[in-house]
Amino acid sequence: MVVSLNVCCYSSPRPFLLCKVAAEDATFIKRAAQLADKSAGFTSPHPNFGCIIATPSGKIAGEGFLYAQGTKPAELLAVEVAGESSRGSTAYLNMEPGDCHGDHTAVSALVQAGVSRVVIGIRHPLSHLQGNAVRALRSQGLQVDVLQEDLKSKIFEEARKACLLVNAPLIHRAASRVPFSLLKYAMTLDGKIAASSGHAAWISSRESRNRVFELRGRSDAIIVGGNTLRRDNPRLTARHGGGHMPVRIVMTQTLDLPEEANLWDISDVPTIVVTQRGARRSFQKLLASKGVEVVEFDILNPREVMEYFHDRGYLCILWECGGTLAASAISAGVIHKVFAFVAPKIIGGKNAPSPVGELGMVEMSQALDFIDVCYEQVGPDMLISGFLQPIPDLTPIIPSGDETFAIDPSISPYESSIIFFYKTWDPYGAFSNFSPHPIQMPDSNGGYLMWASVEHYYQANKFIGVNDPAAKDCIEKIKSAKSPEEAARMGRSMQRQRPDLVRSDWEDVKIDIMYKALRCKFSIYPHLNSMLLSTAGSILVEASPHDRFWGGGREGEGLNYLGRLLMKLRSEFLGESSTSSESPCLAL
Ligand SMILES: NC(=O)C1=CN([C@@H]2O[C@H](COP(=O)(O)OP(=O)(O)OC[C@H]3O[C@@H](n4cnc5c(N)ncnc54)[C@H](OP(=O)(O)O)[C@@H]3O)[C@@H](O)[C@H]2O)C=CC1
Ligand SMILES: Nc1c(N[C@@H]2O[C@H](COP(=O)(O)O)[C@@H](O)[C@H]2O)[nH]c(=O)[nH]c1=O
Repeated sequence: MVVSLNVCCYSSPRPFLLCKVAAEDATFIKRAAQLADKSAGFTSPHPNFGCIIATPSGKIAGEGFLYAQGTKPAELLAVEVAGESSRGSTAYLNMEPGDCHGDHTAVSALVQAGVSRVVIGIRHPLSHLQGNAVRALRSQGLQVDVLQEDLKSKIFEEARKACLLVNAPLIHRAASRVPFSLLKYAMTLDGKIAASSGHAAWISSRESRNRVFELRGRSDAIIVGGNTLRRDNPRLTARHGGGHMPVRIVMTQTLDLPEEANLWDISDVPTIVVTQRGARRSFQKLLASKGVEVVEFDILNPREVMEYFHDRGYLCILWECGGTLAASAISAGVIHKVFAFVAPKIIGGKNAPSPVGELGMVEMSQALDFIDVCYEQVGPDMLISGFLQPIPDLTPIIPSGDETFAIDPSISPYESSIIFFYKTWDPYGAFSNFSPHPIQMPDSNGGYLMWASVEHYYQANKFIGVNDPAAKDCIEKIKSAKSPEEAARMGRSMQRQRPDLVRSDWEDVKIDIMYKALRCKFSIYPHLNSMLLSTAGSILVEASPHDRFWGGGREGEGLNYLGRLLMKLRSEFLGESSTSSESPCLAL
């Protein structure tokens, strides 16, 4: 049996029509995300919102996007354009609105305009706002469909991705507690960001540099290191005529900077210098007299600096430094995305600087891989961009509507209490895979084998079916591990050291294997079964700060698959009520 947590909700006798509706929903959500992107830079630190109003015949009647923070919501703008056509229409929103109280909010605009259905790309990523607008709209009688919760099908994956991308800075910021950081550089085809002399004007073309102005316009601040300031005397302004001007930040330990510099001219945009506590106090005074703000740090490193700017409300930072500071920022884990402009030029030079300095890596296997890589030609240059860190999923611990409603149709996933479990001595610690409850599972010979815990069984299954004596040996060792911790340690380290011994379908089957083991555990121990059923109505979260797949993660960024499986089991047990079910294991 394959456990699927993703059920297509368009399962009806008229699949063709429903597919058409789904395709339309996906197209309009993508359009809403495109619209939302128009305001990037202006709305910071608020999300980018776009809204489409579509008539029942599938025609766009109105569109709107949030122009800047404090201006009319996208939804209000869209229904104003649509006018009477809003009645009975469907509204498409890239993101759940954050405001739902008052007369001029997204929610009241949609309700008053008579919209009957709302399709939402992603939930609001901030936990205190998440679910509020969905609930408010539903309580007013509107049908609300959230992608991949209420509308589940492959067709929505791309649309949801577009929604995640358009607010990636906010989502990253919410998850990592630092602003979203983008490292941008221009390099020659031989990987240099300047000549050996340090001269760098210009590597990339005019078209590419115009593109950089746009990137600056989408950012709250541009940051460079002391050396780039000394060498280039940059202005770091957005000169594309877009309106929004980012703050300039200089990071310098020595504060050994020139008395005259373009960045000290703050008539158009402020400059902030961040430095080591106590550095060149007289120079600090000089900067202050020019109106440049100086902020001292006890420890000047990219993480501390980014945490500071997070607390000042910054959403998105563009790093335009050289390789020294870039390496330091990457090592500190604060860079989320990279934009590399590659110019078809060769400058050579043994000592010519490169975009990223020392990272301490010695083998290619340590290289950082990019996610969602894009290639684009800009003038004569090639722009390669990609994420260094995946966009976190901030809503994973919430079970699907199906799961929750199966338990108690009156509760909303966003109103339910959450039961956390992790260590076996916690009140609900018996839910952990490490709890000392042996299970008896079918083996390949048609018999049954006893496993000391769910964890033993799960870890050993990584190597089952692999035709190698080392894999068989590994299974035996895990099976006789003295504790679940030891079984986990063995399974994980063997998986890392000998990936060739792991069954090729492991990623596809691991949820199913865990499900079967849990089903056995909660079938054969009546007190565990009662404990599970007693949690009906609550969300179960494995509070593992390290495990982002089975657990909820440190900040709720984990996928919580263990919690989800337990909730699925709970709803199945409740559904089965008195009728006994066939279990994949023997009663002990
Ligand atoms: N082509 C391109 O896209 C770009 C090219 N360049 C070129 O790169 C060269 C400069 O490169 P580079 O020297 O690497 O310049 P950086 O911009 O990386 O500046 C390095 C300086 O940053 C400061 N700093 C503060 N804190 C830290 C920290 N924790 N870790 C590292 N540095 C810190 C120090 O300043 P201090 O010494 O003041 O204490 C350090 O000397 C120039 O030739 C410039 O033209 C620069 C940017 C982009
Ligand atoms: N050399 C180089 C870049 N260099 C970056 O741009 C800064 C100069 O910005 P400004 O003074 O505002 O024009 C400089 O200090 C460095 O950060 N950028 C690019 O897109 N392409 C290039 O070839």
